[in-house]
Amino acid sequence: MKKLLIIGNWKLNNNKKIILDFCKKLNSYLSTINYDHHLKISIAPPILHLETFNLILQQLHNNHISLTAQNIDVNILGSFTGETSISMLQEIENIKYVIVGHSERRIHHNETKELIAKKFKLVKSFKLIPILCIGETKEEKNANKAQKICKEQIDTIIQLVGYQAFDKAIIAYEPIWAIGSNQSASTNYIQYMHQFIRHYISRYDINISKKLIIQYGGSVNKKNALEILSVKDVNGVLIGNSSLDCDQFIDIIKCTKLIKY
Ligand SMILES: O=C(CO)COP(=O)(O)O
Repeated sequence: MKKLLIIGNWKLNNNKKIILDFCKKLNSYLSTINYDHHLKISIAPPILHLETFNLILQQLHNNHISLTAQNIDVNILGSFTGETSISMLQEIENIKYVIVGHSERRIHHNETKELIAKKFKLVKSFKLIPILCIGETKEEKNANKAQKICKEQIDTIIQLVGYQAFDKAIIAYEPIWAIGSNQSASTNYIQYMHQFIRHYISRYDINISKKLIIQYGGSVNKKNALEILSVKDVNGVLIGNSSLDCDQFIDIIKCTKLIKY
């Protein structure tokens, strides 16, 4: 049975009232099912709401939902107005994962591969789990460069931290052209890219590559989740829009029960 990690990336959405309703509903759904430990569920709310989310989870005596941070600064402390550091995040009890290198940060905040590698290293050194987002643009895909781009994004991490960095780390393959487009990549294409990523890591260490969690992200919804999660080298999904609505998020979780191994 493969492990599955389902994460809702809320980006810049939702407020305290929605968080409360969402947590109650999700928690009560999870407490009614026979919870499968091969399945992990996490939510990445805006950083400002992580503490609220955490308090609600504690009040609900939750032990099924963890928290993910959408980003961190590359500095731990100092004069960096407006930033949040990994040491501050580490104080929040339910935090488990930190997203690094999301394409929206690469594009809108000019994050370079080198900066992302430094953030990745920082997350590992604070014993949290980095989720490295990689993926190509439409133009790069059309020019047959998708694998080259993903390889380069992985290589920058390996150069700074070593291939061992991918032990207990996660890669989220998120083709930029599929994000927010309502059109996910085809299952054949997802397998083609995920297999490439796993194979690439296996050239360094076969055991790390076998255990590596590779999530897919890009227009996952309740209609396509089952077929995407059933793809051989998919170990979970990173969901944007469809994770904002708790009912739809629960429907996606329900798909995991239907996967045939
Ligand atoms: O960017 C994503 C998750 O990180 C995917 O977003 P959508 O699910 O809205 O396409």
